[in-house]
Amino acid sequence: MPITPENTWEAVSTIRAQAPLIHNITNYVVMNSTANALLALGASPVMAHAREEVEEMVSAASALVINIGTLSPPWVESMTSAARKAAERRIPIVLDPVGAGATSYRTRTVRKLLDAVAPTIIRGNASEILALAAAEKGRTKGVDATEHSSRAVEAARRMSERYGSTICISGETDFIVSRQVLLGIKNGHPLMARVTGLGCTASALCGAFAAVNPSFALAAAQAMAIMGVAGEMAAEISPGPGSLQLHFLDILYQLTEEDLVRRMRTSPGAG
Ligand SMILES: Nc1ncnc2c1ncn2[C@@H]1O[C@H](COP(=O)(O)OP(=O)(O)O)[C@@H](O)[C@H]1O
Ligand SMILES: Cc1ncsc1CCOP(=O)(O)O
Ligand SMILES: [Mg+2]
Repeated sequence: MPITPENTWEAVSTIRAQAPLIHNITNYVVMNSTANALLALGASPVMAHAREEVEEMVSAASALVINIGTLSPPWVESMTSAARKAAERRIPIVLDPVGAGATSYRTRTVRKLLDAVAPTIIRGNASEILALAAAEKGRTKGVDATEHSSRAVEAARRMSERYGSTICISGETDFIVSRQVLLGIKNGHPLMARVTGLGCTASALCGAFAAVNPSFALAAAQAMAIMGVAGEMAAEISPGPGSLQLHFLDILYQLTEEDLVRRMRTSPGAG
């Protein structure tokens, strides 16, 4: 089904009505901001990473979001257990490979996670996706992209073939890549890249949309469209990154179908 403002709004309304529980195993930097974004959207976040509880927590959730931003071996163990349990229970899994390509530990860990359990959606920036697909040696600068998102589309296509996942490459244009779908989303604003954690927020929102929409490529596209529309509306009234962060949450909370109809810019293909 192609993405439209109407089906995107329907998904937002379902999230607001059902408040799906989204289990996040995420990094210290963004725990607060991603929990707030999920709440503003209408979902119900929980952050839980202890090995002792992740299987129980994910079993109660409607989606699992795994984010390796501040990884260490005990966390990776928890991520693997939670992902295995989610797969067994057919709960959608979103993976954010933060900083893949910046260090060999990050790249290696994500590859191991991918081999243990294929995620439903992988959302990263172009450098992270290129590093994972082994198309190029890592050019990730810490957690930031050094490549345009369009450069990672072929790599994403290969990853999607290999793991059966939907791949979302964020950037100036967001690309949604699966075996059947290639879609570009041209919303958003450059100021978004100056706020830490908005990529992680995008991954968390992918979890919320996947929780209510079993068409996962469409769910990822809807999540990225909402990110872009809320981000550009926030940027229009923000003199800098600090107020963008605040306005982003308020606009996500106040978003209307009208906003989507007026602003969503999506196009099939890589153009
Ligand atoms: N130059 C840009 N123009 C428009 N939107 C952008 C731009 N850069 C990033 N974004 C948006 O910011 C959010 C985070 O993306 P990105 O910065 O690529 O993630 P990450 O923080 O993981 O590197 C996404 O919603 C993306 O669409
Ligand atoms: C700065 C930083 N360092 C480790 S995790 C993290 C947050 C990255 O968040 P995002 O990729 O969404 O900007
Ligand atoms: Mg990121």
